[in-house]
Amino acid sequence: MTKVRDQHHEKDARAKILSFLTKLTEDDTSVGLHIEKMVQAADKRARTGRVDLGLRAVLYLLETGEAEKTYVYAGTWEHDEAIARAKSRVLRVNPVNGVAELIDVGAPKPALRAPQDRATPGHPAEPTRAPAPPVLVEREYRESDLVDELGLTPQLAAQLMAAATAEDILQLADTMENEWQSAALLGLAVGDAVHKIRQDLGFGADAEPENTADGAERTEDEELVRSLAHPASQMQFNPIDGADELRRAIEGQDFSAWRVFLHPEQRKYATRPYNGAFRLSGGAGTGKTVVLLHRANHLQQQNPQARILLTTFTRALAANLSRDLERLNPEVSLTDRLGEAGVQVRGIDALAASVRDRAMGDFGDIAQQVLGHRVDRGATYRPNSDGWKEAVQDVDTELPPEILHPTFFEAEYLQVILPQRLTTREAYLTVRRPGRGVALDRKKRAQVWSIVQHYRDTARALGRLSFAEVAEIGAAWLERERAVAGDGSGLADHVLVDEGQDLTPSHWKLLRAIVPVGPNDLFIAEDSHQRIYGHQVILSRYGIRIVGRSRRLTLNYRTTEQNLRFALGVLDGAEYQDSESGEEGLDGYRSARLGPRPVLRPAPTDAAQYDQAAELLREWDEQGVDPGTVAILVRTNKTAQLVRQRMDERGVETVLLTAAKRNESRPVVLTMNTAKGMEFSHVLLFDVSLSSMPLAWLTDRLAVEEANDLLLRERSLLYVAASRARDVLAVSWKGDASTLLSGAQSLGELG
Ligand SMILES: Nc1ncnc2c1ncn2[C@@H]1O[C@H](COP(=O)(O)OP(=O)(O)OP(=O)(O)O)[C@@H](O)[C@H]1O
Repeated sequence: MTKVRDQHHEKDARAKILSFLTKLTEDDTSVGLHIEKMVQAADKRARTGRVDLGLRAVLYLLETGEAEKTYVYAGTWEHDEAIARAKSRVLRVNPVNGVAELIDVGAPKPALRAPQDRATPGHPAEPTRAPAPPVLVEREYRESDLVDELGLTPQLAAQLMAAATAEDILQLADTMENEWQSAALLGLAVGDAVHKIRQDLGFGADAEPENTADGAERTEDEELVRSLAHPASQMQFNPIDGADELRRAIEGQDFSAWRVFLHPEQRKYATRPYNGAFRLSGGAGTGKTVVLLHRANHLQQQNPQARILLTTFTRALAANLSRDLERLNPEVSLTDRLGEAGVQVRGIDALAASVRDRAMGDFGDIAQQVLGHRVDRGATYRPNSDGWKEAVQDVDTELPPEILHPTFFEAEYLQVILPQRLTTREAYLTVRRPGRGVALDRKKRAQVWSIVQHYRDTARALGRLSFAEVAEIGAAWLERERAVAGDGSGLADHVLVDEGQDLTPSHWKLLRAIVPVGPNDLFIAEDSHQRIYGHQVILSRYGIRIVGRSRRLTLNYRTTEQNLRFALGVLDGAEYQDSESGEEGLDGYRSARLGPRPVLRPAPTDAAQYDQAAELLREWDEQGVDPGTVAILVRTNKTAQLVRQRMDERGVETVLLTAAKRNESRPVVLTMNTAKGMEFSHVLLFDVSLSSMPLAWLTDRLAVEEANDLLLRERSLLYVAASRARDVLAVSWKGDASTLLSGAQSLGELG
């Protein structure tokens, strides 16, 4: 049985479809199924089957041997529509690119829709006022390239040549019946060259012989079965083995597509072996996490004995990864112990803590090498930012204010002092400080060290350790263990990292110490535009050499093109570096869906902004939006509490969320930081005002280099927040809008 990417059915219909398909897999002659061959159908393989009184499934039967049957399930529709589809659609192998596709041989060519008709399912059509300026198509291809190189039909090629704007092409992409066609059109819309589209979709990569093993020519049905295995076919058709897999594929609906239908590029990165560390970058919502989950699963299936570590920035995100890995494969073998066969899923700091537990008494001794003093077993953990404010205040120095700043010290410690394991003033006086903008002469260094020493002495007296210190000491201990054992096998065979852009040098050193250099050692998913915590890290400094093994995903699966453009508008004008010190671009990002433009809601006063937010939440509720998929995102914890309270006063129930965990039936209020890695159907970015973002006090009295980096992170934070919305995005502010919105504002509309 092969399943086609599903349409969206109600729960009740889904149960019936599941029961129908389950019976079909068991015995296709079962009477209740009413499998009927279509008379006068364009494709002799077309069949329909009875799902219930009103609904029929459309199927294609492929016979590849005496008893071998494959059903391709095309979908379920109301009776008449199903019959019409079964008669008019041909399942065929595209003669140019070898992809399996359903072609409507009876249909008139799809017309471009008027802008007011455009909307995502379940959402009102986009109002027409203030249209965004059209992006004219810059064509570097001929009509014949579209047909002969991509395999598009001549009619479609002609329509594409007639399209004046990228928006027109996106509209067409939205009407395609086959996923590969949509993906190709999205590529054209964002200016990809034809050869790039061919490469992305895996056209021409198939080196399999034309004939079967015994040299016989393949039958048409055999050709079809073979083409169904093409990675671009598998964006739409996927083999389903057994009832459990069928249930998971059907019941999950929207959220299950990622489990079954990967983009050819996603599939490639999930399965391809690499000769060393690999870096997968990609904008928000491009499926980096999905690739990591598939890859972890794939590596385990390749070798059930493999020790696989999947890690991310927080404990809550790790819990989500673990849940999704089990959804992907309920039989996945998870482990809680580092060094054991199976997949271990851990937040990076929890991982460091587990290394500490493993080191037991040795941990204190190794701390001596890293911090210059032993650490008691009872020491408690604290955030990396804690303790600096006091240290700066307690020690008398002549340092200028821009250096005498907790933010400067935290960065200096995390980027220079801790990863280089400096324990003496003398060592610090001469050390190289790569990546640090603020220059320090010898005198200043000596004074900086006196503050660092005070920070360490106080921490020791109070029995405190920062998370980064735990990671660094853990790394040092593992390095020593490996040197003593001399077998170089490490504690994991494969390490997969999500949210890599936020890890500190000591985190990377810990991971490097856990997994030895070798094939498929490290697979890192990251997006430097989403760096909201740490500083820019150059991985090669910590023994992680990517050397050209770096690729980027560009197709956004989460959100609409309109929301994506808005989110990218937030990044306008800022420059970003990746972890190899190359400039990270935004070229080619695209989304597979269209929707309404983001709504902008300025308000004159605080009270008016709260009133508007309450009104918007009510509006969404009246439109039937599931309240559990609605979120209000704010800059600070304090505002989150206030919003919850003010909504309450206005009779709108919300829940405060303090970690990336969600199982709510009411709208949630959370900070933009907490929203990292999450997604919601409807999002309100609340109070993106000139007075609130960037937070003014953040950069107060800070050296210009540090201030610039903090501003970049504020911009990234707003990008993270704006890219959480799947369907509808709204932004409100009081008085003047934040300057961070200046590149995005024209892409929304007042509402
Ligand atoms: N091939 C796919 N088919 C359908 N949906 C997909 C596919 N790949 C990813 N998605 C969906 O797109 C959304 C974003 O995916 P994911 O969280 O993996 O992206 P990401 O790149 O890690 O995002 P972010 O960086 O913003 O955290 C999810 O809802 C996921 O289920």
